[in-house]
Amino acid sequence: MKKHIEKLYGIAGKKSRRIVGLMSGTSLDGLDVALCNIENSGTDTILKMENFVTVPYSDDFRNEIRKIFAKREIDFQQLCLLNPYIGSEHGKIILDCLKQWNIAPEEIDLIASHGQTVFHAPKKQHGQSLFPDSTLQIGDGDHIAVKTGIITLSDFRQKHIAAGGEGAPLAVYGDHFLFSKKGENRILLNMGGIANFTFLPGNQDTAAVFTSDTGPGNTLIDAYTRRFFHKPFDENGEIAAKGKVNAPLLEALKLFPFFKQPFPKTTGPEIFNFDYVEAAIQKAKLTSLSRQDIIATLTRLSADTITDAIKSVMSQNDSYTVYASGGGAHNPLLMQAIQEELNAPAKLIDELGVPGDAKEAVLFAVLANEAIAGDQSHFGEKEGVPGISMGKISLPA
Ligand SMILES: Nc1ncnc2c1ncn2[C@@H]1O[C@H](COP(=O)(O)OP(=O)(O)OP(=O)(O)O)[C@@H](O)[C@H]1O
Ligand SMILES: CC(=O)N[C@H]1[C@@H]2OC[C@@H](O2)[C@@H](O)[C@@H]1O[C@H](C)C(=O)O
Repeated sequence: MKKHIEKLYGIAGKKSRRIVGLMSGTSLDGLDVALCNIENSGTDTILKMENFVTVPYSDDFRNEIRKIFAKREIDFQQLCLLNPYIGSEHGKIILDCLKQWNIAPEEIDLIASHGQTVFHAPKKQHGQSLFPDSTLQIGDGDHIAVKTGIITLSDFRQKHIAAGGEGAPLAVYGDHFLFSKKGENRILLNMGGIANFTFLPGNQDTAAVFTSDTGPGNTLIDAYTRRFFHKPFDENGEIAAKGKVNAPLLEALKLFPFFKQPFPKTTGPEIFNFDYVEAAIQKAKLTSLSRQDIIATLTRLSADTITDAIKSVMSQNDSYTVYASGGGAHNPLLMQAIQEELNAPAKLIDELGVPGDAKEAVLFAVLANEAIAGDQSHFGEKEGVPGISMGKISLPA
């Protein structure tokens, strides 16, 4: 509709935009909502985060998603129902947040909605030559736009695949725009359900910017803690601290082909789930291992595979600083193991002005800002970072 296109054009030309970034990740803990004020674009981006909250999902909501989440066989109707349902629930959550913050929806320029990933199948994982890399996020943007009356960008990952990526990690773009620093090699490490990192070279050569998933962050620890300790996660690594790392189990867990594939690569809970751990336990004939030892070993698996990934792309002589974000940054055992193994300072991204729990939601706001007000960016020919805009536009009427 012409009036919305004109409005969008006006938003593109503004000095700064108020964008609500939304992220609901693989941990299914809740919806991260970050209200951002973003000036300029690309490497000139100036971000002010005005507000942030994680709105926890109810058990019922989470259970509805779990019925299909990362499963190869599902009730197709459930998938169909969830697509508008998640969109409209996310829309409601935004309206509630704005109300609490005393902000009228008319004061917001854009919503940037990641949606809920329900299945991720990169070609290296599905192995079927006929089909491309593939990923599916639901919670349709039209429902958010109509419910809130705010122009909404969503479904960011398909363009990445169309342009030769695996649909993830997308954090790399915002990481580069917001956190590149001349003179300091930076590793931005996000430990959510799945862990990933961005390398930002201190010489600011965009062709050297690099990103990849590394494997499990918290997803396996969560799955085991849920099943055997009836808690959503191992708070502050307290269960793991009571156990001992079991070397044969650690070895069996590392045998999975994903860890042998070259970087960059991506993955998800389709692979890294409870059954994966059970299979390794059976294989290593360790069925009497204590549950604390298992969680200690899973924590070490995350730390080891993260540090192996970082070491494999950094030259031995390079010095760098790690800036951690995501829920795993709250786990002292993970943080300590990473710092010791890398022999590099491991700080929190909060030191760079963005709270670690808010970072991914902020980065989707930055991606929306780029799509509407940015210029083409270039990251060289390296796999995984095509120079494209992302996000589909939903108009409110
Ligand atoms: N205090 C804490 N101690 C240990 N772990 C924690 C703590 N707080 C959060 N976590 C972990 O962080 C997880 C949530 O992290 P986060 O919200 O970054 O993941 P996500 O965004 O859903 O995942 P992804 O980035 O893979 O999409 C929790 O499930 C839990 O495992
Ligand atoms: C398909 C998908 O949703 N992947 C997520 C997931 O969670 C972490 C890791 O795996 C990362 O690749 C990605 O999310 C972040 C936000 C990204 O794209 O950078």
